[in-house]
Amino acid sequence: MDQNALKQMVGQEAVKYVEDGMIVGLGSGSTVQYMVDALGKRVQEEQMDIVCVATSNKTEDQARALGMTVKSIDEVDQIDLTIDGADEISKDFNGIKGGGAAHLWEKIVAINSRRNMWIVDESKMVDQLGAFPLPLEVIPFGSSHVFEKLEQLGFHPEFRMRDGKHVLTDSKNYLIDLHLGKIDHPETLAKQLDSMVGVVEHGLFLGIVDLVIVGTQHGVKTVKK
Ligand SMILES: O=C[C@H](O)[C@H](O)[C@H](O)COP(=O)(O)O
Repeated sequence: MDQNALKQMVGQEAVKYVEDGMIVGLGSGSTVQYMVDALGKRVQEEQMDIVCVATSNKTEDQARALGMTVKSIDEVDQIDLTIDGADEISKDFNGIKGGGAAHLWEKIVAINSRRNMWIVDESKMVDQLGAFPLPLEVIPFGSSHVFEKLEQLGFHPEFRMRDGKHVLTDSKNYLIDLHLGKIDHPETLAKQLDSMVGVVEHGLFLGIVDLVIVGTQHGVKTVKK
């Protein structure tokens, strides 16, 4: 099975956890795209009554196109279950997200969810976080100074660019990826980044996920916290 087949497999597995009447958080990214397709199919076939909260404009557009009801996070009290992808997950259930520039909205939705599930193919499961560049969403104003500070700290920052222009998040901010190689102390790093003025949010998701569904060559593996 190739990576896309694994992503599709976990996407289809994840929607089995969605129950009628739920408020469901929809993550972002290529794995989630398969999940949203599968959820749209279930909602239609089973006439399910669910409300979705999306973590990116792209996911929202997809869900609406499939006929699902989408509300903004500010229109709901709490989300029952959020299903999202991840870029890396370590054995202690910490993760890196934001490879698709959506980690700010994803984190806001995640912390307002009763349960969080991540769906990944097995290549995302790692012993230690950090091989995947850690995304930061930064305010454009003063971002070159934030960049310099990150360089001085030895974090090997790189602005995320496409065709010579800054990649913009859905909140119209810039992205800086930190090429750390490995992250020995995620909690310490998270606190340090949280305290930097101009950094809106980093892609470290610590202690957030409850359940991980991993697509392997031998089928789906479910790992509970
Ligand atoms: O910003 C994007 C999100 O955090 C994604 O969930 C993450 O990058 C994983 O995406 P994919 O399923 O495309 O690998």
